[in-house]
This record gives sequence, C-alpha cells and structure tokens, in this order.
Amino acid sequence: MITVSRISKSFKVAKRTSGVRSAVKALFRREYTEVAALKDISFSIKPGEIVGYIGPNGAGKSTTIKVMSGILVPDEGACSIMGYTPWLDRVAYVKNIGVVFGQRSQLWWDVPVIDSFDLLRDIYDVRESEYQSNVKLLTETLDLKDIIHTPVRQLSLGQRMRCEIAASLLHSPSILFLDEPTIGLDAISKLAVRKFISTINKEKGVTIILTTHDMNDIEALAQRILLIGKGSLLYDGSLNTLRSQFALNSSQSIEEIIVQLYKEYQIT
Ligand SMILES: Nc1ncnc2c1ncn2[C@@H]1O[C@H](COP(=O)(O)OP(=O)(O)OP(=O)(O)O)[C@@H](O)[C@H]1O
Repeated sequence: MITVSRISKSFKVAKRTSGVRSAVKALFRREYTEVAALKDISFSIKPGEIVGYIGPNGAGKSTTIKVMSGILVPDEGACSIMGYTPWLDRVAYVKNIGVVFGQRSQLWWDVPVIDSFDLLRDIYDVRESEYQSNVKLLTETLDLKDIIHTPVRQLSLGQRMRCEIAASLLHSPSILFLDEPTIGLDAISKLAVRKFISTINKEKGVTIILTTHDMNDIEALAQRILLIGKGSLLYDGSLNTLRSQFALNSSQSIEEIIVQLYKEYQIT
C-alpha cells in the first residue's frame, strides 16, 4: 500500500549571525547551510497496519509525513502510495488520505466547526449521503454534539483535536497520517483519541501512520515501530522485538528503553 524508497530531503537554511555589521553584510551576500532532514529512507507499510513513527526532536518525522502526504517534494527517491506518487498526483491522491498535524489546524478559525466540515466536503467532493453518514458517525464516536456549532477559536485544545481528527476522515480516506495528535491533551482526551484511532483501524481498516513523543500512544496503538534519528531510519520492528532486543531488565518502561536507544544511536 505504501512504499517509500531511498527518500532524501535537504533544506537550505540562511546562516544568521548576530551584530549589525553581519546583518548589513547579509543584505548583500547571504550564506546558506544545508540541513539534511532525510537521508536515504526506505520502508513499506501494508494495508490495515498502525505504524508508530518515532524519534527525537528534529529527527525528520514531520518531513517524512509531509513527503508522504504530497506537501513536500523530496530531492531524491520514490514514493508510491496506493499507486500514486503523492507530490505528482496531488488532486487525485489527497482523496485517499487524511492528515492531522497536532500543531496546526485544517479548520477555519472563526467559523463553527460544522461550516468547516461543509467546506471540506466541497473541497474533497464528497457525496452528500456519504458525508452525512460520516458526520453522524464521527459526531457520535468523537463526542462532538455539543461543540460542532462552536467557532474553532472558542474550543479547548482537546475539543479542537477531536474536531481535527473528524475533519480528516470526512471523505473516508484509507490512510490516515497523524503527526502528534495527542500533543498537549489531558489524560481523558488522550484516552478518547487513542480509543478512536484503534476503532477506525479495526472497524474501517484505516491504515495509520502515527508520529508521537508519547510512548503510551505507541504502547496502546502501534503494532510496529519505525525509529528515525538524524534523518536515518534506525529500527523497523515490533514493540515486543524492541523490548526483547534492547531492554536491560524486565522492569524497564518503554520510555526508558527508547531513551536508552536514542543514546546508543547517539541521536539526541
Ligand atoms: N522548512 C524547513 N526549513 C528548514 N529546515 C527545516 C524545515 N523543516 C524542517 N527542517 C529541519 O529538518 C530537520 C527535521 O525536521 P522535522 O520537523 O522533520 O523533525 P521532527 O522529527 O518532526 O521533529 P519534532 O519531533 O521536533 O517535531 C530539523 O533539523 C529541522 O530543523
């Protein structure tokens, strides 16, 4: 379903130095450095999998999600998702995927949530009957009844996140990319989001790629882990294998094992 082969992506970043002299000099001759965000990344994902994509800050997780969702074009490599190359066939491709960036919103800030949903229905060209049944199901399962007519700017983070997840599923995508969907949520909201992710995976067969720093999300959801550090893929396997290979003792938490792994690979 998803094949990522030998993807690399660098960003050109302007060098910044302090001081007025340097600032004036930079007006005439700007210097750049290259940040290698992804280095030769390859993996494949089967339909119906929930894959946890983990790694420390700046490892390259969001860049990978952006490449897979067609937002960024890689410098090298190929990616085939449901037969599409994400950055080439964008219009047709996005009908098959849902994307949630925990730190950004796809909802219109000043209008009631349901108006954003209606706009997304038009953008994705969703059939009315399919749209109505999805709104009903998502309203029930994500408990949106009391907030769906509220403008997004008046929602709490947890309420907004439930709406974001609903928004990403209005067009019944087969694949869902979740980039830190539980960031900043309280314990109740985290559990609700986790339960929902698990339900749509089990009941609707949605394939899920989840990036998170919360190892409880990973333990609760991910059957498989991809570990990335400094732009390179370092581990691909199940949580159990990771535990049996890397745990120092049976009382070590998954969080401790992951921290130890980050240190071992020198990626923090
Ligand atoms: N638009 C950009 N311009 C320049 N550099 C970028 C850009 N986007 C990402 N980077 C750099 O690429 C590297 C990988 O960033 P990325 O956002 O993919 O990391 P991440 O694993 O998602 O991190 P985090 O856990 O902190 O969200 C970092 O060094 C980052 O500074």
